[in-house]
Formats: sequence, structure tokens, C-alpha cells
Amino acid sequence: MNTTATETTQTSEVMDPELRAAIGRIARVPQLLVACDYDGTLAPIVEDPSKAVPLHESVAAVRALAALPQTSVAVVSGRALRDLAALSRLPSEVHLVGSHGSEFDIGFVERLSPELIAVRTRMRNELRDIAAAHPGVRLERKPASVAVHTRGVPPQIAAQAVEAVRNGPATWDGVTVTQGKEVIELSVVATHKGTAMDQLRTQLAASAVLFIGDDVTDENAFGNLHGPDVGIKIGPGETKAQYRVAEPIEAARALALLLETRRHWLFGERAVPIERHSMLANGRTVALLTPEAKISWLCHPKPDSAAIFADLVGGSPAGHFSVAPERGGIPLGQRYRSGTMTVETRWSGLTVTDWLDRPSSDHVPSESTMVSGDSTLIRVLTGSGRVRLEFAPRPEFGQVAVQLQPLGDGLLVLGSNEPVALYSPGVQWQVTNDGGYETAKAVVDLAAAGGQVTCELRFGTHSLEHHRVPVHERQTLAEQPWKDWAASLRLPQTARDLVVRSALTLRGLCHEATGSILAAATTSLPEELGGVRNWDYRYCWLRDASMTARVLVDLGSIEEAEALLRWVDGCIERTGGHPERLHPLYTVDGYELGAEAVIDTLPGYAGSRPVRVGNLANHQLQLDVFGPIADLIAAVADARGSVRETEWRVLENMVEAVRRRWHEPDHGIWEARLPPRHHIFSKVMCWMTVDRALNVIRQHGEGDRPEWVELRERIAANVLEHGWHEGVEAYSVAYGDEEMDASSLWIGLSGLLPGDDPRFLSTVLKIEADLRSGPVVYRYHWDDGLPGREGGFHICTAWLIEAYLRTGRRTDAEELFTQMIDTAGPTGLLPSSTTRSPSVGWATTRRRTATSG
Ligand SMILES: O=P(O)(O)OC[C@H]1O[C@H](O[C@H]2O[C@H](CO)[C@@H](O)[C@H](O)[C@H]2O)[C@H](O)[C@@H](O)[C@@H]1O
Repeated sequence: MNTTATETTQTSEVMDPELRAAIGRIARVPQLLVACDYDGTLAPIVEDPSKAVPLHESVAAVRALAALPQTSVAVVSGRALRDLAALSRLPSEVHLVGSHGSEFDIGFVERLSPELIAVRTRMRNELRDIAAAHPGVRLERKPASVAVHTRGVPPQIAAQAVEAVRNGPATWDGVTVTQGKEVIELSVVATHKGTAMDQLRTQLAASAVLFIGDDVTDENAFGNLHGPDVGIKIGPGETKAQYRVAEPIEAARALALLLETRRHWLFGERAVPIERHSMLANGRTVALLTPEAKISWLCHPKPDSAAIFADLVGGSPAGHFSVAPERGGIPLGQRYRSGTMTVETRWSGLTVTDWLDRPSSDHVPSESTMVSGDSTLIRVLTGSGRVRLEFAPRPEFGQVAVQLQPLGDGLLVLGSNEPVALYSPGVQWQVTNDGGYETAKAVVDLAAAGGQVTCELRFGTHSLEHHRVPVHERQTLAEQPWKDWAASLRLPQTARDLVVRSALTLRGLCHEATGSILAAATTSLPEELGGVRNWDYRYCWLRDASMTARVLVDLGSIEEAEALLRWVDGCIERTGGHPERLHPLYTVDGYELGAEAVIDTLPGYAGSRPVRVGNLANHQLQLDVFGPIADLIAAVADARGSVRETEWRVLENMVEAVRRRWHEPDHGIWEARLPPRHHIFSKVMCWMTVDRALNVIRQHGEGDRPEWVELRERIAANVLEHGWHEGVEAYSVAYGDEEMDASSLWIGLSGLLPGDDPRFLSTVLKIEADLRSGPVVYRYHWDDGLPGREGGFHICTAWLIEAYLRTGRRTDAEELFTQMIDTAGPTGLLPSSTTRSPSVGWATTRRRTATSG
């Protein structure tokens, strides 16, 4: 018998914290079944069984739960199904099961055999006589049973009646006896709520079941619960349920909490628009900060590792590190310190300064005993007010429960493979357990602490030693390389500040240890709020990384391109002489990704699920990837005035890859999960590969390569002829297809067609007409086989701006540029896509959290 539920029943309105935590956990399962008993659970016990009506609080919660997606609700009662439906008046979404789990539908009675009906008739007659001989005893007839009620009957008469039942029809062959609350029931079929629950679980494909009941018959259901299931017993008495509440109204409260938590989980908590975040970076990993100084995203040890803070796609249960004035209030503002990746968030009386420190070995004098790990998130709190801190690390996207152990000047995160320590002298942490996860909370009085408190979240170490270098010096040391780099850039006259911020953000996406460049800091930000187009972009795409590095070369910085090209060389080497088999993307370490998977415990950004890790596009054929690499080598060679051996090798491989495969259909730049096509963009990029290689060899090598010239001309002739669609008078998305695609602007942007070629002019006009809507430029409107809608893409906006410039439409270019930068957030970040949502206005979502246009 059980025992997990405490015998003392709760009478207060405060819910048992363990039950609260269990509800928090089960609210987050993919497919939930909520099952309740009726009498004594939804409906308080009353003397007359025909007057038992449910609490309106319970009905409200049950109805609302049943209306949620991925959620089923059932009422499993001892009552006849017909009576249950009449009394409960629950809507048809709620599954009703009567007769202690035997009666799933009204036709049940017709399936009783003639023999059973004969026994039932005999039993009814006998029980009628017993009731007549015992005043006050009431009978309740059900399809296969009779309940003999003794509630309100003098105890002696009740006992005699029960004895008569037990010694009489209860002894007959084929009769099952069930004892309930002042009721004894005889049935001609065996009944079992546990079996009914198993049947419902299978029918409704439930990942977990929450069952609430009060009576002895409910123990069969409690006994069949297992794994993530939750059982709640109402009232006293032995039980197999893990949790207990005192009375039905408390069960109603538990259902209301379940409803609220599950609603949040399904639809997301109030989501901060993506462009309102700020990004921290240190060349090793990246973090996102909300406008309220909450660290809402951080993967560790690498940017494509699992997140320790995934609040961005999972709300606060998915992990965060928050700092705010105790009195509350909205921040006055947030900004980057000029030319750095340090962010300041200001309230009246409090400034929080955040940065990701570089590995401390770079900075710590050799005599220091300080042992620090890979990265350190430093949070400096200055001011005079009282500040509330909440530290909720959830390693491995919250899949691994950890303990927080206050120790010395901080606390340790225990239970994770990667050591993590929070050094926070002067902060007294209180650790609470919430849903199996521990959270540390504290309030600090900055005035009493001398005006400043520092928190250092140290990754890769359990050291809580004092760092010998004062924090302000470490800030200078962390900021100086960013400042020096930003100061070295060759900036355009237009929008200089935004360009610097863009460049710093792109630089922040560079992984210094390997040379790879992330396509984005995050996974699963949706193309459409609430949609399913949520992909993991925390990897290095050959195309995107080359385009990023190319932008930085244009701004005068070639070291990122050099590092990337070394990384690409490593990827090519691992193809074993088959550059044409390069994958479109790799991990930051340059290896193939694991299988794409869904983390179904995370609700997604604003409820946009699934949250994915890995990316199936890894196995697609994308023949365009060689072009941006060759283009980058050409730009580096021109900037440096020479070509390195590695770069020659990469260039030769790119041309060879194109020679082997340019004529094949592929999946294209947008990675549609459709059969391959002859995409215009891929063909143009193949042409560009050979064209840029010829430029390099002519300017920095030895003479020409006639076979390359011939290859380039062959590709050009092919795409110019087959890519042109007479019907739409433009270069469309793919050979023979009349749909438009913004990437086809590259027919002119690449230089394959000159700016004044009528075919390019006509293509620009057609793309503008079909794909531009005010400030938004869509990638395409063709059916990509996925549900939901596309958002606008800033990279397409940038291409259209450039196409306007090349075709002599400067005013249009300037106007669209102004419209585009108007969508940037307060600290200058501009995500890669835009979508209109009634709830959040112009929300910018998905992919590269950077101003890369
Ligand atoms: O499985 P349940 O939904 O809990 O049904 C069990 C029995 O509940 C009813 O009887 C009980 O509630 C009555 C109304 O409050 C009360 O008067 C009686 O004393 C209780 O035993 C119902 O009448 C039975 O048919 C159910 O088997």
C-alpha cells in the first residue's frame, strides 16, 4: 500500500509544493490525459445521489483543459454512463466512462448476454426486498449493477442491510462486489477503473496521465499509474496515489494550476520580440539578453551545444538568470557600450553591466591561482537599490536535473557533466526546488554592499576562488579587442553606427577556436509565430558563413575569412577527395551533425513548436555553396594581394566540385524539403564559382585556365537559356517553373548579366511585384510543402536594395533601406526575418540575430 501521500490531509489553500512541482512537470508532456473520478472529486458528496452536481470551478477547468490541443480529459465514474452525462453536463470533448470503467458507450447494456441479464434481474429483485426491509436504504440501478446506498440511514439498520447483501446476492456466482462510500454495489460484470484508464491511455496516445479520485474504487486507477503519471487522492484513507488534497475544491485548484501551466507551455509565455534582445559574445559562445536584463539563451561549452538557459524557447522553466530591482519597474534603457559586446541595462538606482569574458588564461597573470574555464558570464550590478536575483540553470535544455549548492562565495551547479560555478561574493542565496529543478534566489542591498555586486558565472570549472584581476580591469581587457577591431574597420558614410553594430554582431558569431561562423545564435525561432518552420541554425553553413566573412572583408577585416577558409579546407579534407560531396553545413568543429531531433518538453518561442536540434538540411544537395566560397577567396586575395596555399587548394576544389555536379538538380538555398530541382540560384552560384576562380588565377596566379573558361561559358549558356521563363518574362525559381524567388536576383548581382540587361531589369520588376510588400521582401510564395506561412527575409530585402542600385534606382534603394533599418531593435539588432502577428505587431523572428544586410 502506499505511502507516498502523507496521511495528514491539507486544509489550507496553500498547495503542497511537491504537488505544485508535479503539476508543473506533467503540464509539459506532449500528450496529456487528465482523468477524474466524479462523486467526491468533481462533485462533493451529498446525501441524495441524484443531487450530486460538480463544482463550477472544476467544470471550468475541465472544460478548458479539454479544449487545449494535445490534451484529453476523461471522467471515469462508478455511475451509470447515462446518469453521469445528465448530472455532469460536460461537453462532448470530455470522454465519459461509467459503471466503474465498464461503460464506454451507451450501447454497453445491449451487449450483456441473456444469461447476465437473467442474473441482473434476479439480483435487482432480491435487493429490492432487502431495501424494503431496511427503511431509508436506497437502490441505484445501473446497466449491469445495483448500488445499495446507506448514507443517512441509522448505523444499525445500515449494517444489517449491508450484511443481508453480503450474505445474499453478493455470494452468487458471477456477481462482483464493490464497496464505496456508504454504498455497496453488486455487478454482473467485473469492473476496474485501472483497466479503463489503460484503455483510455492507449486510445488517446497519452504520454502521461493525471488521475484524481477519492474512493476505494479509484485505487485501481492509482495502482496502474507509472512513470511520469501523477495520482492525487482526495481526503483521508490509505492510497497508492503520490499526492493528497483534503477536499474537492482543492482538486479544482490543482486542475486550475494544471490548466494555467499547460496553457503557458502550449502557447508560450509573453514572448519578447527577437529584435529587442541583445547578444553577448566572446568568440567561444554567445548569449541573449532580454531588455529586462534576463539571460534567456546560452549554450555551453560551444554555441551548438545544449542550452543551459533556454527561456527564449521554453519560458522561465527552461532556464534563465534574471536581475531586477526588488521594487520592480521597467528599465530606462539598454545599450551596448560603444564598440564592444558589453551591454548595460539601466533602471533608476540600478545598472546591470553584462559581458561574456574571454577565457581567463588570456588575462590572468601567471602567479594567479585562479582556475577558470572556457567562458565566464560577468554581471556587474551597480547602484544603491535593493536587487532581486534569480538563477535557474537548466543544463541540456532542461533534460538533466541539477542541484545548486551554496558554498563559500557563491554556489556550484552539481549533476551536470560540464562543471559550472557561480561566484557571487556578498549574495546570500536561497535554493528552492521547483518541479524537480533547483532555483537560487537572493535579494541584495547594493547600498549596503558598497554600491556594487559582481556575479561571475564560470563555465568549465567549479572554482569559487576570488579572481585577482579587479573586475573593472577585466572589463577593459574584454572590451579592448572589440574596440580595436571596430576601430580598424573601413566604414561607409551611410548608417555608420548600425554598420559597426552589424559588424560586431557578425564578428560575435565567429567561433575563434575553429574559424567557423554560426548562421545564428539560436535554434527554433519561428518564421511565423505559432508555426512549425522552426529550425536549428547554430551551425556553420558554408554559404552563409562565406557571405558573412565576405561582408567583413568588404569592411576591411580579413582574419575571419582566413580562419573560415582554413576551416573549409578541413571540411574538404574530410571528404576524402570528393569536394562535390560537401554538406551544406557542419558543426562548429567541422563535423557532420547528428540526426535532427525535437525537444518536446519545450513549448517554443511564443508557443511555436517544435523546438528542434540538428538540421536535416545537412543531408541535402545544395550546389550553390561553392560560389560564395570562391567569391570570398577572390575578395581575400584582392584585399591581401596574394593567395595562400590553403586558399588555392580550396579554390581548385570548388571548381572541381562544380565541374562534377553543376548539371544536377538540387535542393536549393532555402532548403525546401522537396524533391530536387534545377534552381536558378544554384546554377548562377556554380557559374560564379568558376568566374571568381578565373579572376583569382588571372590576377594572382599564372595565366588562364581554358578548361575553366569553357566550363563557365557552358554553365552561363545553360542557365541563361533554361532559367528564363517566357510566360513571366523573368528568371524564375527553377527551370520550367513560373514561380518567382528572390534569390534569382543573383542573375544580375553575381555579374552574370550586366545591370542594364533587359532580362535582369525585367526579373527585378517581377520580383518586386510578386515578392515585395511595403518594407517586407519574401523569399518566395511557392508551395514548399510545409504548413504555415513564410515571413519576410531581410537578406532578400538587402538583395533587392542592391538590385535597385545596380539598375539605377537609387531613390528606391534608399527608401527600402530606411524601411529595413527602422525594424531594428533598440540596441541595433535585426533578425533575419519578419512576420506580422496580431498579438505583437511587427515581430521579427528567426535565424540570424544580426544586422547582416
Ligand atoms: O466513481 P464515482 O464517480 O466516485 O462514483 C462512486 C459512486 O458515487 C455515487 O455515490 C456516492 O456519492 C453520492 C452522492 O454524493 C453519495 O450519496 C453516496 O453515499 C456515495 O457513495 C453514486 O451514487 C454511485 O453510483 C457511484 O458508484
